[in-house]
Amino acid sequence: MKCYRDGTRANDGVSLHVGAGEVVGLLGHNGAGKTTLINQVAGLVLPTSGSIRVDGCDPVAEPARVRRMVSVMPQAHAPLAGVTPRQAVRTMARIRGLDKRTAAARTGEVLDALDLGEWADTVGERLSGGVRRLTAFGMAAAGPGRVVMLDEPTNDVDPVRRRLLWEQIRQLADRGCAVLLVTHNVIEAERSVDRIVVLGSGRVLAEGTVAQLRSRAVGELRLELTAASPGGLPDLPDHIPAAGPPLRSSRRLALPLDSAAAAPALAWAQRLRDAGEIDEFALVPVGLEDVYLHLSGTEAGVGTGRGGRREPLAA
Ligand SMILES: Nc1ncnc2c1ncn2[C@@H]1O[C@H](COP(=O)(O)OP(=O)(O)OP(=O)(O)O)[C@@H](O)[C@H]1O
Repeated sequence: MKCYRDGTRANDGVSLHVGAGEVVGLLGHNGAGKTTLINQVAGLVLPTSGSIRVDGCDPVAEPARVRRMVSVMPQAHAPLAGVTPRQAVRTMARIRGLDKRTAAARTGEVLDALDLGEWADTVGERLSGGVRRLTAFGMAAAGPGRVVMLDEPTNDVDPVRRRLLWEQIRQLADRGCAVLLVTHNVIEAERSVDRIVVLGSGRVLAEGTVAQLRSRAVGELRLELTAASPGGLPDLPDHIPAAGPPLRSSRRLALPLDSAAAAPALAWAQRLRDAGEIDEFALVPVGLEDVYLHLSGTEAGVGTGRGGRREPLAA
């Protein structure tokens, strides 16, 4: 548990384990306590109560030892003024104990893997946010500790390099690191992590493999409709049973359905499109994002629309 001096309880009763070779994704709304948790594991924030072990070591009792075992990519941009990505990554690799030649080789490898060659020798002031973010990842990954913690590593990164980045994250685990990463990108996490922990207001709301969490989804399918004009979405007809509460915004409607309702739902959507009431529709399998929104909505309370994303239909 962590209670800051001003009384803010950032997390409480959180219990989680990350094993060697595993990538665990930490999801949760803004202020859920994710960064605090990472900083506690790294020994940067003292827990108010409870215990943490990094390969058997206590970050409170042995902070220096734990810091040697842990690599952290912080949420804030790395300070790169006057420093190039190559220099920054190589310096971190040296600090982590790699000899000069190995550090240089590993730096080149990481920068190439992230397709950063073009900017490898450009000073920090001239780098884009995404390149800085990737450089920070390189700094954590060049000579990784046994535990690697990444706080929102994919922010600002373009889709092509995000894919490269996820490959590198996977490789860290394949080399035996325990990887704990914070992300708001639920869809990418679904594809790339082994286990997910969902935090809400400092507590674990759900934990498990992607498949385990997905099995908690409401319905098997989701029918998505986009209205031709704002506010122009009709209600679901009575003969189509919804599997749970729909999500609605002014132009979009997402309806959870069981597979038995797929055929009538598609026929209804087709009729709406033929009549010009909707622009488009899609029937998609439910995913982790649906589970996440459901959990967040449950935790936030119906109608609070945490993050401005969830507005249960008042029908
Ligand atoms: N140094 C601090 N002093 C007091 N409160 C803090 C401090 N740092 C964080 N908090 C509070 O603790 C709670 C958890 O913050 P934290 O940064 O851990 O959340 P987070 O899940 O990482 O959020 P985000 O997704 O927005 O980065 C929030 O209410 C935050 O305002």
